[in-house]
Amino acid sequence: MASPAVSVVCVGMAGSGKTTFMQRINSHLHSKDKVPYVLNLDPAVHSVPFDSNIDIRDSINYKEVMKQYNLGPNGGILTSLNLFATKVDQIIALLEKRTAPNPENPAAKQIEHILVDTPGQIEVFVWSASGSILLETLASSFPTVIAYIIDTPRASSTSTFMSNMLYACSILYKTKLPMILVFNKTDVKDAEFAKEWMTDFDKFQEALRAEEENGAFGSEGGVGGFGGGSGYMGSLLNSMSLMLEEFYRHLSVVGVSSMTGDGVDEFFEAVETKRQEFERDYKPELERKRKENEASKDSRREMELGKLMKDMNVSGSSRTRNGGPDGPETVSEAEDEEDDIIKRGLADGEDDSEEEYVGPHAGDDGDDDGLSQRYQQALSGSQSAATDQDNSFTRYLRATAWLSLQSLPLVAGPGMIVAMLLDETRPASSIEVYFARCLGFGLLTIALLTVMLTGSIPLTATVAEPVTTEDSDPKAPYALPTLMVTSLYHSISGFYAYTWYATGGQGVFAVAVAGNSLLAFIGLWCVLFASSEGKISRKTGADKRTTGFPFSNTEADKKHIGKKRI
Ligand SMILES: Nc1nc2c(ncn2[C@@H]2O[C@H](COP(=O)(O)OP(=O)(O)OP(=O)(O)O)[C@@H](O)[C@H]2O)c(=O)[nH]1
Repeated sequence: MASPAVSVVCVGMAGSGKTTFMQRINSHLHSKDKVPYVLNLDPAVHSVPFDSNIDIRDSINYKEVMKQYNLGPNGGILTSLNLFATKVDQIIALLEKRTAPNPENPAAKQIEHILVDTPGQIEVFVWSASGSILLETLASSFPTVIAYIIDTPRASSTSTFMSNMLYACSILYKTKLPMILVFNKTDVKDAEFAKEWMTDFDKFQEALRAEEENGAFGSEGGVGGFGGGSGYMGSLLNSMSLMLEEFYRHLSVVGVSSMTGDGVDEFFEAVETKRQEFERDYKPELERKRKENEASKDSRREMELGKLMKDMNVSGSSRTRNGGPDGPETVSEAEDEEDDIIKRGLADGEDDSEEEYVGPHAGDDGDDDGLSQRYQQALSGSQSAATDQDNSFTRYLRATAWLSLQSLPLVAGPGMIVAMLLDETRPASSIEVYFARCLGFGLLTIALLTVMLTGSIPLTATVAEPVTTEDSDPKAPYALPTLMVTSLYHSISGFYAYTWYATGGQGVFAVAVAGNSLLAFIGLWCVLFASSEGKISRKTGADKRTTGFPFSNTEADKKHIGKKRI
C-alpha cells in the first residue's frame, strides 16, 4: 500500500524566505510530476506566488476581523487563525479525501506531499492555541515534518546563529514533531559554516573567539559588532552550544537557495528521512491520539474552544491602539482604510459581502462575547455541515410532493376538478378530462425528474455519498439548475393562480398561490444559502453563507486583503 502523504509545514522568522521556499519546492514537485496539495495559513499575506488548494484568505478577511474585534495586526492574524482552526476537522477530512487513492482509478497519481505556509509572525502560529490545534490534528492524520527556514546571511554571527538555534529548539520542544533546519539563501552565504558549528564544537568556539578578537561579536558576517563577546556573553554562548549538542543530533540540516533551487533535492531526501522517523517514532503516539480524538470529539471541542478563548483574552491587550480602536498603525494601512471607506461609500450597501468573513452574526459587538459566540457557532457549524448537505434530498422532495399532490386529483378525478372550476353544473367533457389528465401526468413527470436530476437517488451502486453541489460531484451540474428551474416554475404557477384568484375569487386558487409561493421561496433560499457553494467553502469547508450568488465577493476580498508587512 502506498504510504500516506507527508505534510511539510514551513515556519521561520519574518523575511527568512518561507514563501519563496514554498514556491521553489512547489515548482520542484510539479517538475517531477508529483503535484502537491498546498495550504496557505497566512491571512495577512498580500499575494502568494503559487496556487494554493486551501487558502485561509478565502474564508477569513483578516482586515475585517481586525476591524470587527478592534484588534491590532498580530491579534488580527491570531483571531483569523483561531476562526480557521474551528474548521480543522473539515480541512483534515478534505485533505484525507484528496490524498487518498482513487478506487475508481487506481492508476491515478496519488498526492505525496502537503505543503503548508504559515504566517510571517512565527510566534503567532507556533505559540497560539490554533497553531497547536492545526498542527496536532494534521499530525494525527499525516506524517508531519516541520521545515524551519533560516535566513543564512543573517545567522552568520555566533550570536544570531545561537538565537536561531534556540528558537528552533523551542519550536521542536513545543510541536514535538520531526524538524528539518533549512538554511535558506545559500546563493548569498554558504551554509557550510552553520553545519560545521553544529557538528564541531571547536569550530564554533573558534568563530566565537575570532568575533571577540575583531570586536565583531553580535554582528552579521563579522562586521560592525558591539564587541561584547568576552566575559559573560561569550561563556553563555559556549555553554549553550554544548547544551544544544543533543538537540542538533535530532535534526536534519540542509542548505538551500530558494532563488536558484540549489539543495532542494537534499531537502526532499531529508523530508523522506524525517517521514520514516515520524512513522517509526511518532506513529504509536499518533494512533493513540487518533483513537482519543474519536472517543472524545465533544470534550475535545470544548477544550479547543477554551484554549482559543484563553488565547483571545491574552491578546486582548492589543485592542487599544493609537488613534482609537480602529486607528491605522502605518501610513500604508491608513491609505488602505481611506481607500476602503471611499469604495464603501461609492458602493454603499453593495459591500455586504465583507460580512461573510466574520460570520453569520457579523452584527455582533466586537467584544469577547461576540467572539466567543462566533467560535461556538463556527465549531457547531462545522459539526452540522455534513447534515446540511445531506438534507438536499428532503429539499427536493418537498417540491416533488407538492407537484404530486397537484397531479393526483388531476389524474384520479379529472371530472371532479373540472366541475369545481366550472361556473355551471354539468359533467366534464371528454376534452376537459383529457387535458386535466395530461396536466396531471406532466406534473408527475416533472416531480420525478426533479428528484432524479438532483442525483438525490443513487442510480448506481458506486454513488455512495449524499448529493452535494460541489464541482467534484458528478451530479453537481444538475442540482442547482434543477433547483432554479423548479423555483421559476413555482413562481410562474403561483402568479398564474393568483390572476385566476383575483378575477374569480375561488378559494382553491388561493391555496395554489400559497403552495407555489412557499415552494418558490424555499427554492430561492436553497439557491442562495443552502447549496454547498453558498454555504461551505469548497476549499476549506469554512462557513461562507454569503459568498454564493448573488453575494459573491471574491473580488471585493482581493481588494481588501491586508498587507503582508504590518
Ligand atoms: N538571495 C536570495 N533571496 C531570497 C531567497 N529566498 C527568499 N529571498 C528573499 O527574501 C525576501 C523575503 O522572502 P519571503 O519569501 O517573502 O519571506 P517570508 O519568510 O515568506 O516573509 P514573511 O511572510 O514576511 O515572513 C524576499 O525579498 C525574497 O526575494 C534566496 O534563496 N536567495
